[in-house]
Amino acid sequence: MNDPFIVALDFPTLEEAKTFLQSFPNKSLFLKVGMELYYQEGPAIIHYLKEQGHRIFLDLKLHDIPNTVKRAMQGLARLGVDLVNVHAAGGTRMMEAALEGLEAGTPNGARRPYCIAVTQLTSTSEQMLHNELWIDRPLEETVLHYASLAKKSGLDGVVCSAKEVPLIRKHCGEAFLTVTPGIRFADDEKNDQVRVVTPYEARKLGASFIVVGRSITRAENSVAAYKRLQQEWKGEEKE
Ligand SMILES: O=c1ccn([C@@H]2O[C@H](COP(=O)(O)O)[C@@H](O)[C@H]2O)c(=O)[nH]1
Repeated sequence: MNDPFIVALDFPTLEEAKTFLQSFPNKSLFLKVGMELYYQEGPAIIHYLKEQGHRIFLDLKLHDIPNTVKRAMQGLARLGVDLVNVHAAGGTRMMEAALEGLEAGTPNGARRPYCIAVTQLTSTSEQMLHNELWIDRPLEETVLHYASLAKKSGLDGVVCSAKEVPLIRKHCGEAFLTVTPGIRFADDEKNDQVRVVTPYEARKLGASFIVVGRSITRAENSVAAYKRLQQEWKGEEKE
């Protein structure tokens, strides 16, 4: 999983996703299929994208009792996706069950999908954490605690803001994956994201992967936006 860019394919239909992908002919991308597209198109969207040679992060953020998560993950592993996720808030037994399901569902000879846990959504602010969710600890401490639970459960990494990557790397090690949404170019709208960084900052902070949706998919020129992403990652931040 060398390419650090994951494009969030947030479209309502396969047709719209295909139209977007036509801008990237012959390019194998790392694509994130989330709830919007998967709930409309189901496993067929995964089969189609795999046939086109793309790698897939199936971002369904499972969060349920351990047995349900285990059985759901068993099915997702059969789809042959590269990366799946759960909410760390489901607890260590649920995360262990997710891995058990993935191992049981992975076809012989194949690698089981990597499995990561959402710590705190990048749309969550410190204030929301305390006032709405009634979590009294500082946000960064909460993210680190959830990352530690994910590591203890045997998961491969976490979803977090790039802002939290240095702390997670320090405590969970360099090999523990940090997959970071909430990426915006300096001149972009934040929209519903709160804990936001630029691609350049994300690399400096040590993110393993950056997840980029609207800055590319809703750009006037998506190919130019993708190229800008690659340049900024290399350290050529646009003024
Ligand atoms: O904490 C999280 C977890 C997942 N996401 C997902 O990433 C993309 C981000 O899209 P943008 O358009 O770049 O904001 C989206 O699919 C989310 O569901 C996240 O943003 N934060």
